[in-house]
Amino acid sequence: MIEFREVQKYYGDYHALRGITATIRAGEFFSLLGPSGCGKTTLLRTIAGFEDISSGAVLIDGKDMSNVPANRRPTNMVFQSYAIFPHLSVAENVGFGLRRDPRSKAEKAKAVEEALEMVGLKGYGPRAAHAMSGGQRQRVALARALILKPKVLLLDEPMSALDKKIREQMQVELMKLQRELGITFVLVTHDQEEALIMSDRIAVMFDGEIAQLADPETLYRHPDSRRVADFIGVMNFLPATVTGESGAGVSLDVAGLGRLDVAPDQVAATRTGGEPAVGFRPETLTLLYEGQPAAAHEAAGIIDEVVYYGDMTYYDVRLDGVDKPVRISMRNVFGRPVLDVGTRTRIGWAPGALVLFR
Ligand SMILES: Nc1ncnc2c1ncn2[C@@H]1O[C@H](COP(=O)(O)OP(=O)(O)OP(=O)(O)O)[C@@H](O)[C@H]1O
Repeated sequence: MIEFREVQKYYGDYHALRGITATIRAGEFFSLLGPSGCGKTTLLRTIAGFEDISSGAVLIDGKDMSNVPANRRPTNMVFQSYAIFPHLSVAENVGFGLRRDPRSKAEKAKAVEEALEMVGLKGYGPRAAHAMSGGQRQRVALARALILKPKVLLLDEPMSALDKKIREQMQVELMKLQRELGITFVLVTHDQEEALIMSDRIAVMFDGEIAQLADPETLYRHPDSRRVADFIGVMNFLPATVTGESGAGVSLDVAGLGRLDVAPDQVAATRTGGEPAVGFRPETLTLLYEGQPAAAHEAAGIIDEVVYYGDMTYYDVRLDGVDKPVRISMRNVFGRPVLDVGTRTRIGWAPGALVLFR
């Protein structure tokens, strides 16, 4: 649906996009995720035609967009700040893009009502836009974009100004809507959780480049680099020494865990040349309670910090022989006590959950 070919963008001397090559499939929910300033908004704007590129090409539906102005592209954008007109009614806002549409007044009114229904605002048409809440305004903006039936909907941090509850609600609704409509959605966000929840695929960007493009589970479980691993969720790292290597995998001596082997698909794709380390997510380790049977692989340590979340508890555990604690997440179970700081504990771990970075 959308193809970036070696897209470069300079703002004066500043190299904002450094050769982006990627494809966004028709009908997918695609996210551009990265820290502030990594170029994700710039890349989104090149799809819309709001930003000229310095070299390379952006294609939509196989057609080069270089000479196609923004208003001729099959795209529509929903912005971060709810760019709606406060002095107009909700219906007037939603129907704004139909001003030059040759359809009759009644037909346009019907289209407005349908768009409002799509975003859960059926019957809100006559209300004053300024009297709507933040979440409702964002829905009005969404309806205004959808009424034009774009092939691609571009969303620039549309939920960042909403409070947590409403944001989570909107995330689910947006996902449902995208599935129902089958339109390609491209979302810009710096919120990794939001990207993981909503996307079919995610491009993680740093410094004007795509560091990894994959589905959420692959990004989470098999990050290509330490930087991606660090950006998405929590990843523990333990220093490792490579003691042997063959086609069957890499043998390691890992601080706190001892000797172990990892399979080739557990080795991160990007070599950074730094000190080797194994990474693992907090939920891949288990605290073993007193009396629990031995796990296939165990380590021991002391609980350094306890963070209680109600449904879960995070434990920071100092493994024997390792200075920096590792974070372990445990789902709280009725009847099982939360352990205290200072408790000596055993930990079970699975070699298959480790990723080697080097
Ligand atoms: N019009 C411009 N002129 C000069 N530099 C710009 C311009 N627009 C963006 N930049 C710079 O390009 C880089 C990428 O900006 P961009 O807005 O794409 O980042 P972003 O990843 O979307 O960040 P944020 O989440 O903060 O919006 C930034 O360093 C920014 O300062």
